[in-house]
Amino acid sequence: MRNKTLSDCYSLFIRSQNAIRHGRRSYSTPVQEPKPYKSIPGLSSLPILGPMHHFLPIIGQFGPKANIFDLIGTLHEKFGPIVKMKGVFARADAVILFQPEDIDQVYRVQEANPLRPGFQTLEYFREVTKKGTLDGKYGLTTAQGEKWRDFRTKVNPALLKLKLVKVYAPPLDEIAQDMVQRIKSLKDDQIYIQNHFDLEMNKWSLESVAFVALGSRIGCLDDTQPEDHPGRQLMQCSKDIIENAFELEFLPSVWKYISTPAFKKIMKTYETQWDISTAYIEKARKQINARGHDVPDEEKSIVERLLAIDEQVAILMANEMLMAGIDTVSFTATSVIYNLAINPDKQEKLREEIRSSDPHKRYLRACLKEALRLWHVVPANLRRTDREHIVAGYLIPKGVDVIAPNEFLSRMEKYYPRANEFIPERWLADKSDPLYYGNAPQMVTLPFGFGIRSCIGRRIAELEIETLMKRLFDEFKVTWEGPPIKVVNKVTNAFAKPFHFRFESAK
Ligand code: HEM
Repeated sequence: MRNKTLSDCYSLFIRSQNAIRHGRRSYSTPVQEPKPYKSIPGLSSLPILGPMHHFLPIIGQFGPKANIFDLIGTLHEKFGPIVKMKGVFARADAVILFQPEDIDQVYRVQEANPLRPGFQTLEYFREVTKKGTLDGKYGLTTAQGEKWRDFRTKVNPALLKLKLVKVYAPPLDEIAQDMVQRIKSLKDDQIYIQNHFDLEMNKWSLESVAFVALGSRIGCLDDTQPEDHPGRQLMQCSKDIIENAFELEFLPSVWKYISTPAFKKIMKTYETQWDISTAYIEKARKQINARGHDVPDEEKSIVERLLAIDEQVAILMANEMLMAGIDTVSFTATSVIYNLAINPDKQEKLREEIRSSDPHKRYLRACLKEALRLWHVVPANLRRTDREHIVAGYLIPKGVDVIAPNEFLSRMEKYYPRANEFIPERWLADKSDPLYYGNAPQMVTLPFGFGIRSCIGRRIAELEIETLMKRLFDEFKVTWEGPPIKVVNKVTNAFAKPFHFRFESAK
């Protein structure tokens, strides 16, 4: 006998409930079956192209969309609370859910085994190119199921169970001060700032996350380093990964069959990043061994804790942090600066708090939360179904990417009054205030993802950003002198040039 599917069980359940309600034991009552998967509204699909033709200029019904936010909004308007997109080039189908309770239903049930496909090229690099060197370990972003759970269980204590502030506040503050000095020396060259502010922010975020991941300063904020210095090479790696990953991971690509130039480039980049991480981790190991292990536990760094598991885990985790902790942090920090630049009253309020003796910088934390609500770095979260689900009356089979369009939902007036305004106060308001953030369901705003597979670097990111903001707004009055900033989608959200920031002394 074939195994019962979820829809069979659901039908039986409905029948039995109806029978009980009507005092009968028979299963003959007509039941409301879930609607079939194929009837979920959405875009029609062509062989190979999938639904892409809808976004072609002139002939497509939607035309090219500037960013994912606009695309999601258009789909919601046309199709309603559940929308299907056929997969392109053997990629999985996607279903977008617009009701927080529907997202909750899928994401919570999947929690035992949260599947989130990562970069397929990185998976290839780790599983094929590095086969034999990794001893069955696959990292966090690329692994699924047992392999993911095993790795995450190993590294969670090293990253999450330490007094981050005690170990990292002083070095991150030193990096923030260097960054402020750098802005001081560059700020009068308006053309440079307009065209390179994103690059400068990336240098700061790489320098910060590298200190955590590799255990050393790597000199990204120092222009005197030669071209082949590891800091500059890692900077280049991060840029090359973003540029090539979009083409290889999100657009139809034939790299699985033919080794394309973009594929060769990304493999070389992963190799360079791997070699540099290995060299730094080796250096850290020698330094720790020379110092000896007899130090209080709360003084041990993340690298030391990871090395205590084993060296491969430390290298893999360093790679993960270098992949996931640069653009995400620089984008969010830029968002905080921009939102405060266009809201001078809120910037003044923050400056007062920064300069006050109150150690709890609650307004600063609220500014960060509000910036993250307005622009999620990752505009949507994703889980691939590992079983059938019945959602919004439809059957969703196994192997479908269920998308939670969190950035779009976080800008809906029904969840956040004055949703498009930057109002940090909503994160401090009490329950009686209509602005109170808690009026929005939990699944609406998820900038760091959900549950046991959520961002492992969250606290590191928050500490890095808050440390920079304290130094920056103490030093400068920041204004924005130009049209509103624009968000474009690369692998994650990114800001488009030019950057019309002006930095004046606030002292
Ligand atoms: C503001 C900055 C950041 C944002 C908004 C962010 C956001 C996210 C999101 C949305 C996810 C997916 C979570 C899910 O599927 O539920 C994620 C995963 C991840 N993030 Fe971050 N992230 C940030 C910074 C960082 C940093 C600094 C690091 C490293 C130090 C990092 C490392 C990771 C890793 C390794 C994962 C994969 C976790 C897993 O699959 O178990 N992130 N992040």
